[in-house]
Amino acid sequence: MHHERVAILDFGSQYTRLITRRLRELGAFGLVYAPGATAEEIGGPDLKGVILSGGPNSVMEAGAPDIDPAILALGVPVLGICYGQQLLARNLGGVIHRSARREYGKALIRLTDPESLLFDGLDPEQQVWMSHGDHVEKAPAGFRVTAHTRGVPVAAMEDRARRIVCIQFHPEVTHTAHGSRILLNFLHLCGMKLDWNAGHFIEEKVKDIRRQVGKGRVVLGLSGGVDSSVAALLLHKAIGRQLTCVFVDTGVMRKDEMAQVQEAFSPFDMQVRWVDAGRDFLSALEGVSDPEQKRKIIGRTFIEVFDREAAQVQADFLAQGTLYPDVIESSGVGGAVLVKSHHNVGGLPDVMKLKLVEPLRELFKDEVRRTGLALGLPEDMVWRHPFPGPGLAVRIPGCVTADRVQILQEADAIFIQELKAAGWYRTTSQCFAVLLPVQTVGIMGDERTYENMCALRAVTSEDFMTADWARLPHELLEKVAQRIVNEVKGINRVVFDITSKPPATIEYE
Ligand SMILES: Nc1ncnc2c1ncn2[C@@H]1O[C@H](COP(=O)(O)OP(=O)(O)OP(=O)(O)O)[C@@H](O)[C@H]1O
Ligand SMILES: O=c1[nH]c(=O)c2[nH+]cn([C@@H]3O[C@H](COP(=O)(O)O)[C@@H](O)[C@H]3O)c2[nH]1
Ligand SMILES: NC(=O)CC[C@H](N)C(=O)O
Ligand SMILES: [Mg+2]
Repeated sequence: MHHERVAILDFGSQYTRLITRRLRELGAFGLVYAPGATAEEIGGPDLKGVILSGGPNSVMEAGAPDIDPAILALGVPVLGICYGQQLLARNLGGVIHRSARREYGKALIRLTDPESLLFDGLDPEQQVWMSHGDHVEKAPAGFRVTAHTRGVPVAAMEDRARRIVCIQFHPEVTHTAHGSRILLNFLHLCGMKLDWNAGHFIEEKVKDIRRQVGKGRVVLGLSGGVDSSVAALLLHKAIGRQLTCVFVDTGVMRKDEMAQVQEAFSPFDMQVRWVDAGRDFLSALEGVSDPEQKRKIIGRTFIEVFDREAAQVQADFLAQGTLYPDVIESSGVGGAVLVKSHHNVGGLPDVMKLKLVEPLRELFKDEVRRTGLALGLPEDMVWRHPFPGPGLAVRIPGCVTADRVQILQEADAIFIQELKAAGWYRTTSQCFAVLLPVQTVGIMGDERTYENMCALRAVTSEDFMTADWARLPHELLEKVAQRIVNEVKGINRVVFDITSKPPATIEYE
């Protein structure tokens, strides 16, 4: 039994995965295909619609990616977005122009056809998000123009008879005010049931994992964070005893982290190896202060530990809880720039013996949480704030030493404890203390001190790609600062970070 599906042909847009994400939110399953996929490859009784994504090319260049014309004869509705619209317009006899001025960012469209299928239920003026240099000047025969902007005569067009609908803007980004409604209208046009949910995702992934792994053995890096915990439960469901989880104590974890994870996983019947590699990590990091170098060293040390553990259980696969935002920020997918090397993606060595299993690679954090709940992961694990693999090493700018790690662990534990006590843990997305490489003068009990400065970072974020600083109450901040200065030897000053992302990142390195 196959689930109803929308095929998305990816012409290289930065937002292709956001399309699949929006579809999942609406209850529809979308599968991404290479632009050259044929009608035969994407067809089938489960296919309900086709979406052509945006892309960096111009349809007027020789060799620009094209679609198999037989796709339009499959009889399912087709939605062209941006490059997708331009491609359909060109192929069906419309006229494309290179615009004198690129349209980039917010734009207002005016709807021109009250009978439009795609804009059903929307007001005549809509805020959308554009990103293009070419535009459709004249729609092909059979199409009605359904929207225009000041600069673009064909911001949307539809051929109702053939159920081909096209838009120049991006409905998948949140800046398009009613983007989800527009996608929903398309899904209705496709006649989809909209019953896709976390349960189906789990079924689908269990099948994929079995297919990929066969009779092989898998080691999984289990950090106790929500991503790897959800990945562990999924793999456990799929392959049971073929899975061995490896928890690596990096020596730069939060206070009592290993004990907490041990307790959380004790009810599950999983094989877990608890590896104390603190000395390996700290000695590899000795004297290193450059942020990217620290990340690379940590990535490499992780792999060394995993290789060693994998050899012990004769595994051929390494499973990780990598999510989509890790992938974009680390590797420049779809032209995105390298921000920082997440240890599990950009930090991996070029040659690896183990093959990767990453069942959550397409998902965003909130979707992973929903999947975790569906798999029976306890609530307090599901709602844990994320903790990066490089751990406290990226919260201690400059050189990392065992002493500095211990100071930070104590300060961080106080912050988290007080957040929970004040009921602020669940309303924030990620909170932690940072040990700055700055010493300042203080006065305690009439004695001069010259000690470290600690920053408190608290952010709210939906997907960790952007974040705002959390407006924590002054009383709470005061209590945390007081306790840290009084109880943690080595810190005599506490500051609160009020930068959003961008321009800052959440972590300090
Ligand atoms: N200490 C660790 N031991 C074993 N594996 C780890 C450790 N830290 C990170 N990993 C691996 O690296 C992956 C990425 O780490 P990341 O922090 O993004 O995810 P997570 O720890 O599972 O979840 P969260 O983002 O909620 O902390 C993890 O899913 C896990 O596979
Ligand atoms: O597992 C991880 N390995 C890493 O190398 C890494 N770097 C950042 N992060 C987490 O990613 C989110 C975004 O962080 P930044 O705004 O600092 O890029 C935040 O939630 C960070 O904690 C990491 N997680
Ligand atoms: N975002 C897009 O799909 C852009 C399409 C095309 N490259 C243009 O500039 O018009
Ligand atoms: Mg983590």
